[in-house]
Amino acid sequence: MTQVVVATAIMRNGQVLAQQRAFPSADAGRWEFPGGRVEPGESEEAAVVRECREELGVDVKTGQRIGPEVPLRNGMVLRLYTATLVDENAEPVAVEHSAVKWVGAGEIDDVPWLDADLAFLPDLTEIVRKDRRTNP
Ligand SMILES: Nc1nc2c([nH]c(=O)n2[C@H]2C[C@H](O)[C@@H](COP(=O)(O)OP(=O)(O)OP(=O)(O)O)O2)c(=O)[nH]1
Repeated sequence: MTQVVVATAIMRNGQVLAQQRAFPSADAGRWEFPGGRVEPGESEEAAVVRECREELGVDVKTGQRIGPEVPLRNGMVLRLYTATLVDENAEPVAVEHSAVKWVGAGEIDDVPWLDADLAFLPDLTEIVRKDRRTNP
């Protein structure tokens, strides 16, 4: 079976959360979305919630899947889900990463994302723009 890696676009007030990888060295310093491998028997939405708790110490509510399915090495595929914070005043912290930051729609293209994440940026930018209009 194909191994799915979930990535999470946590949105708040027209911004999306990015986190900076600390390892491996080839990826250190690049930015990605919180997430990781879906475990056997686990739903993709449950994996999103688990990974956000582990990596950021926050509870999220998953939304829709956006953008394409991106092939990764070793036959894995990457899928992006939107999410919101259950407690919108909770501040995500970098537990395993170097840093986290909130990125506005106009800044998304300037972030040095991992290569695979570039395929999500057009759909993501559009949805973050809409979020800014509904949650200014
Ligand atoms: N979480 C995440 N992984 C990504 C993104 N883009 C991307 O290419 N990846 C790749 C990096 C890794 O090869 C793979 C999964 O990464 P991971 O290290 O977060 O997964 P994991 O926690 O389940 O891994 P592990 O601790 O079991 O080693 O997906 C992204 O935006 N978020």
